[in-house]
Amino acid sequence: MKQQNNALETQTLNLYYGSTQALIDVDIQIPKNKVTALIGPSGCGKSTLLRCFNRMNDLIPDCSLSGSILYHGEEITGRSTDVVELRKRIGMVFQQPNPFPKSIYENVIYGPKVHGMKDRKELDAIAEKSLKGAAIWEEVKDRLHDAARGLSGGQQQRLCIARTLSVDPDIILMDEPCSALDPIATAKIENLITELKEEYTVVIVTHNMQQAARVSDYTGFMYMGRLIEFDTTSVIFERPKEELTENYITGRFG
Ligand SMILES: Nc1ncnc2c1ncn2[C@@H]1O[C@H](COP(=O)(O)OP(=O)(O)OP(=O)(O)O)[C@@H](O)[C@H]1O
Repeated sequence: MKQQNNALETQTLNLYYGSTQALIDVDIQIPKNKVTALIGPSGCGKSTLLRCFNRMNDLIPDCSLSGSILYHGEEITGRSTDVVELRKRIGMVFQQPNPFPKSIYENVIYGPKVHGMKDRKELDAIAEKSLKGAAIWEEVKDRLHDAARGLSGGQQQRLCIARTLSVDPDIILMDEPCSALDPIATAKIENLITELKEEYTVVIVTHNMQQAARVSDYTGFMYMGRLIEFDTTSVIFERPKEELTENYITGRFG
């Protein structure tokens, strides 16, 4: 079997909200165990593309698409795709930390419990592993049964990352994960993203170009629904090939 180095790939992906086209002929390849950033001005389609990868756009009425989306080489746009399983493998972290109104512990083991795990020892082990993986274990290990919403915003976001890790994903999609956080909490999440790529593939949408430059290995620049340029982050930021990319990263628009 051909070695598959891309975790995700789209081919001629076109997406419509009703009659409005939000993605136009997007061909992108997201390498495994790397951090890929999607950048571009507001409304260019970054979040829409991110949501395609775990079929979150299915939840939006009137949304339709054509073209291919491949997950480790397998088509995932068809009816036969098990979307629940897909979302387990491809987790998502949102702009606003959104812990459930439950304890820290209950938040982390929520996914495994929903998927049928009952054994307390196993759940405890998953909670510890996931919280460690999200670099928040030391801060919460003595108060696992306190309310999650009592944590700071940055801690809540790391808890949400732990909740994503608890169902054993291999890809983590992040939609502006730091935009609601202060600089210290942001730095912790950025460090965490760098650690996560050892085990996971990360795709991050960000408005913050410095953040894209700091955390990502590859960057895609989008503009008006198109992927204008995709390359290593150093090429995109230091010697982009497209004038539009250069204009954007030098702050001439956006
Ligand atoms: N649920 C929706 N229904 C209809 N149109 C939508 C929906 N979500 C996004 N759009 C439209 O699709 C286009 C792309 O939006 P999207 O949110 O993907 O862009 P973005 O680059 O992530 O923007 P931002 O940086 O502002 O979050 C925009 O024109 C937007 O108005």
